[in-house]
Amino acid sequence: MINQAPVIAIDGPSGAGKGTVSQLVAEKLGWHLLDSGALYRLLALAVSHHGMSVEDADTLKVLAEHLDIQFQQSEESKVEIVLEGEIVTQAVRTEEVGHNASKLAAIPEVREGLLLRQRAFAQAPGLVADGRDMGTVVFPNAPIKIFLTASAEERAQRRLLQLQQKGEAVNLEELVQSIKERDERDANRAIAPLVPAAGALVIDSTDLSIEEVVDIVFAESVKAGLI
Ligand SMILES: Nc1ncnc2c1ncn2[C@@H]1O[C@H](COP(=O)(O)OP(=O)(O)OP(=O)(O)O)[C@@H](O)[C@H]1O
Ligand SMILES: Nc1ccn([C@@H]2O[C@H](COP(=O)(O)O)[C@@H](O)[C@H]2O)c(=O)n1
Repeated sequence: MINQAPVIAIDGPSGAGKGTVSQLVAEKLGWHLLDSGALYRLLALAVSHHGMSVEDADTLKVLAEHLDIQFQQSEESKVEIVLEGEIVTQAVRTEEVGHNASKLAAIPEVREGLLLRQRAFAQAPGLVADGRDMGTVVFPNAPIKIFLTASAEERAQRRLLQLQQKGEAVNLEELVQSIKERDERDANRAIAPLVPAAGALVIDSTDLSIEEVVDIVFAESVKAGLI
């Protein structure tokens, strides 16, 4: 048995709504939250800050194992992401960092370096884990596995809105292109590719609201006797 506390694993492509839904489900259940994509993004940011080479896989593994990362609860009950003492909550969310993260994520040593750190999040009373390989690799015994998806066009549209709200100038065509490129790399890499885990419930959220998706995941938790 790898994971001790119950885990709800929510995997899927970029912009499908995993982060939003995971946070709402975790709040509703009073469970912990793992944003595993943030770990890959933080690593990408650290590599860029330190001007490191992405060719040296062994050094990247050590960095992945020991990188100084903190998820701090702020007063407004928001989570601030701190990398080596610097608040990078906004900086990690850019498309560029996501893109660099997905390149690092294809390196086996990087995934090995992050594996135990991710498993350590599985604490009582339970964990909602968001990523690409939560149900397939990190928490294969998770009692609930969700594969949350949506069309690339809908995901790009959502991302456009999200970035515009933050005041970032973005282009829809470029976003669709970037999302498709990242999907392609994540789904076709040799290690831990983005695929639905065996037994995962596939939810296509293209025509669903955030609340409708949360309700489906919550109903699954009730059905599985987790709450
Ligand atoms: N069902 C939905 N309907 C409309 N908008 C949604 C839906 N789900 C999520 N969104 C919005 O889409 C945007 C992207 O969602 P989110 O960041 O949760 O995706 P993600 O799957 O975690 O992406 P990534 O893997 O790149 O971090 C957010 O602005 C969110 O509010
Ligand atoms: N479990 C995971 C989580 C993320 N990745 C890679 O990181 C990139 C950024 O993730 P976001 O969810 O924050 O967008 C993503 O494109 C993946 O390449 C991963 O491999 N495994």
